Amino acid sequence: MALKQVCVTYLLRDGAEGTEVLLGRKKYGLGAGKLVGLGGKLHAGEHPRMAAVREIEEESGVFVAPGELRHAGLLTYLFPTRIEWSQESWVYLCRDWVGEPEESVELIPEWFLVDELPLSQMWSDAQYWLPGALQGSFVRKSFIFGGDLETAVASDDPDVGLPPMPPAGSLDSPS
Ligand SMILES: COc1nc(N)nc2c1ncn2[C@H]1C[C@H](O)[C@@H](COP(=O)(O)OP(=O)(O)OP(=O)(O)O)O1
Repeated sequence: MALKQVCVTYLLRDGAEGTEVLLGRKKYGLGAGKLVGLGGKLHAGEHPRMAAVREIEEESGVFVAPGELRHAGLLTYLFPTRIEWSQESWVYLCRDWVGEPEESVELIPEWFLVDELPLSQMWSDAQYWLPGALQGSFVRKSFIFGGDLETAVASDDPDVGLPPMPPAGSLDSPS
């Protein structure tokens, strides 16, 4: 099964108390109420980097040149109880843009210190990779979400402390 492709970008800036990251409170749809990075689904045939440029503008009103995006990771999310939610997420970081982030139809933007991420208000996988990614480590991990469609319950990376992924193929729908 080809996974749905999505992108997410974290804008970073230097604040008085340290590096800050822009998150947005999702106003509706999947993940409503959560704090998320700027992003969304790739359009058909769209390069993930160009999708990130488009989503940043749609969700925050700021303009980013494609070359200012640093590819920081690729994440796989599997939802065995809601297969259509499964997705592959291209992660970018950006330190240079034009404009001031503003509230959009989808998100209410807010800056947070990278050292004080509001992880309890984010998708549950964030705790396992986002702090490292924001510090500059490239992240390539897979997560399985449980029946609550909220909680990451397994990962292919033993270092995150979750149970291992089941064997390849065992999550496929019966034919
Ligand atoms: C840690 O961050 C995230 N973890 C997980 N597991 N999923 C995330 C995270 N941040 C965003 N997401 C998901 C949620 C959605 O599947 C997509 C984004 O969806 P959205 O509906 O905002 O996508 P758009 O393309 O903007 O939607 P429309 O095309 O319907 O406007 O990423």
